[in-house]
Amino acid sequence: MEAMTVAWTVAGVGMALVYWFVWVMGAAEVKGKRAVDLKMGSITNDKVRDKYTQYWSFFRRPKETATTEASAEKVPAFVDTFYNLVTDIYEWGWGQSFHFSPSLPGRSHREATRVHEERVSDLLGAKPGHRLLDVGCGVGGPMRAIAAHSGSHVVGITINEYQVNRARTHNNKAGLDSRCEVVCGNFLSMPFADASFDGAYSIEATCHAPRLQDVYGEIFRVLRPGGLYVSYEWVTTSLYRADNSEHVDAIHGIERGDALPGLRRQDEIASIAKEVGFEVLKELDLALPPALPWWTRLKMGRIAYWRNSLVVRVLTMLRIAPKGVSEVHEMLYETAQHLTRGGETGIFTPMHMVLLSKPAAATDTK
Ligand SMILES: C=C(CC[C@@H](C)[C@H]1CC[C@H]2C3=CC[C@H]4[C@H](C)[C@@H](O)CC[C@]4(C)[C@H]3CC[C@]12C)C(C)C
Ligand SMILES: C[S@@+](CC[C@H](N)C(=O)[O-])C[C@H]1O[C@@H](n2cnc3c(N)ncnc32)[C@H](O)[C@@H]1O
Repeated sequence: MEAMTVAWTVAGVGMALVYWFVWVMGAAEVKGKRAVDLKMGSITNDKVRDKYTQYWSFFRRPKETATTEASAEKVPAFVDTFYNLVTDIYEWGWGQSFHFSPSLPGRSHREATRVHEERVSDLLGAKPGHRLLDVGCGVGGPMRAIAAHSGSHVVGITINEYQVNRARTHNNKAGLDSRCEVVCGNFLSMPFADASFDGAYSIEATCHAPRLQDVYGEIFRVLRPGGLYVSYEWVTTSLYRADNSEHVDAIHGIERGDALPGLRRQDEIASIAKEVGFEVLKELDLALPPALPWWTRLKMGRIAYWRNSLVVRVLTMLRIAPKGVSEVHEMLYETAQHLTRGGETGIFTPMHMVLLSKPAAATDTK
């Protein structure tokens, strides 16, 4: 009898612990994604580890992936693999907007994120009747914020099919599916007609392009003359020193853990924009003071990372999450350290903002 009581107590405590790990500790940053729902995009469970290994070795020397034509061509496919591996972890641990934003005193991360997104909408002068393009839309956090804030119609494009499905589900839940469309495609060769958008924006997405000219050229083509384009670019700043090994390590870590074929320099962005025909109306690093640090959100998450890593391990042991998820989670943890270092030293910014205009037809050089 006593043995039975002990056994039932142990079983009960065990069940409670599993429940606590999975449903309480593993709860989503933003309701909607739980640790038990961690999938690896469209990769089947048995292929996760292999895909991760292939991804990790492809981006071993990130800069080289952009400079040789053969590997530059493979970048979009590896970026797709990357987003299969990380999309659910991002949603679970960060929310539906896959970008940074300056911290705002006394305001939550969610509010700061929203303000950063609405700024794009305001810079574009977006309004009802406008058709906007979201270049590299992720699961659509910014798209929904901008459609709701401006009343405009937004079409998003992402290379990752799994994100398309997630974004459509979220659009539907938010009651915005009549004004938010999502298309699966490559932003280096977009399935849209010339001059078919009134405005365009990209939030922390064009950094995945091996050559910025290619994606900017495509955006220029699909914008109507007189249309505006806003981009938040990931770049190294003038504080970066190629002869400082700490700087080199941090930037290499950012590139490898974020599927980037080599970060560009801040001073390259405007000249590339001009090269494809844009006029540069504004250029500003939104991370500079008086803005508060964007990386504090990463730093404050130390305990959460430890908790998440435990949850991921337990779920893998219980075979609820596929093998390989722990490795991907570990990679993201390391990447977060590099990003924090990049922010603290000021050698890197994820929010170099450019506001560009496609000249009116008469002066159009393209
Ligand atoms: C623009 C890009 C992505 C930027 C960020 C949204 C992501 C960069 C690093 C990510 C994360 C790092 C640590 C993860 C943590 C270990 C995990 O427990 C929960 C999720 C993280 C916080 C995750 C969330 C998204 C990032 C901050 C790139 C790809 C161009
Ligand atoms: C870091 S996420 C940012 C997503 C979104 N802008 C946001 O802020 O939530 C980068 C996005 O760019 C997309 N992307 C990267 N390379 C792409 C390509 N060649 N074509 C289309 N989308 C691409 C990814 O699929 C992903 O959706």
